[in-house]
Amino acid sequence: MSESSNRPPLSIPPGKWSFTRWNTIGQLEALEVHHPLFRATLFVQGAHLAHFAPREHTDWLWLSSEARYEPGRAIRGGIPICWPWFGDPARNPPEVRKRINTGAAHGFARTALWKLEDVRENAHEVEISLSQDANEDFSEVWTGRALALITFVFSVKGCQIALTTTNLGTSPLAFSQALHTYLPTPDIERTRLLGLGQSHYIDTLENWEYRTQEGPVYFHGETDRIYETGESLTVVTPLGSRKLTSVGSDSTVVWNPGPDKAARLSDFPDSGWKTMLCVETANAASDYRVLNEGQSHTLGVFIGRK
Ligand SMILES: O=P(O)(O)OC[C@H]1O[C@H](O)[C@H](O)[C@@H](O)[C@@H]1O
Repeated sequence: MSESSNRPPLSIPPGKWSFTRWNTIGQLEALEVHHPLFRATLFVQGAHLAHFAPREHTDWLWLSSEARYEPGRAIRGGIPICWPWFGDPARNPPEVRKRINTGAAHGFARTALWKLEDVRENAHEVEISLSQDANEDFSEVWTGRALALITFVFSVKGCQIALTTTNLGTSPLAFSQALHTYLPTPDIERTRLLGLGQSHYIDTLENWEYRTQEGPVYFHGETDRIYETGESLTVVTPLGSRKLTSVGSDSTVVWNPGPDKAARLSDFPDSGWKTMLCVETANAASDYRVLNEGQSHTLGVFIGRK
């Protein structure tokens, strides 16, 4: 692995910004956006969005009260970027798996330091871009050459994320990925997810068998599924609804650890499963992507009001 400095890049002087400023949270550097219309906190490590809230709203993202902010450690909550593979390497298609030299889940991008590319601000929006150059520095865990560019656009309407992968190598690049969004709910038992009716899914808790979804998804205990659709989804909780609209995705991961897995999970309170769910905009399972030399693919999500 490359020597990673945890200091903010100096290429863009903070004095240029009106709404965005650096903050150190735990041992990590973060950009905090204090716009009159919304707030956001984005860590340079992992290009990890930890908070987003339009004015007068509580946070639209769930963040663990036990999250730790340390170099090389994934932050529990917000939106981890799973790249350039999603989930257990052993469960990825052979083409994706053959580049992975570790048993670690969800790729290296969520714990790697990203490079700040740009911050743009106006009266309505703040746009922040970061990049990850996946080169031989990562050869201990992954073989390939690729560039990931992620752009966040925050506004009072919501939060838009676009993650573009470009194959900088000479051979075809197969990869899987997810924008692993943790959403809050006051009560998981009174929460439902709409938009997946009639779609097929892999139930990873039932021996990875295929099932068909009938109606909304309800959460009664541990849930861990890969749906074969990238349709717009609505999360309905007792406190309100959010709409997730994706681009470049034909798969969605739906996850809640339930009580037993919650007790085993790192940086996760035992009762945390009652107040969160993950709806992950993905290219997972058979929806993995292959890019020829120089080709790009964009995976994106807009999290907005219903
Ligand atoms: O603990 P992590 O590596 O962050 O993974 C957290 C979860 O991510 C995804 O949603 C997977 O489908 C789950 O099986 C996994 O438990």
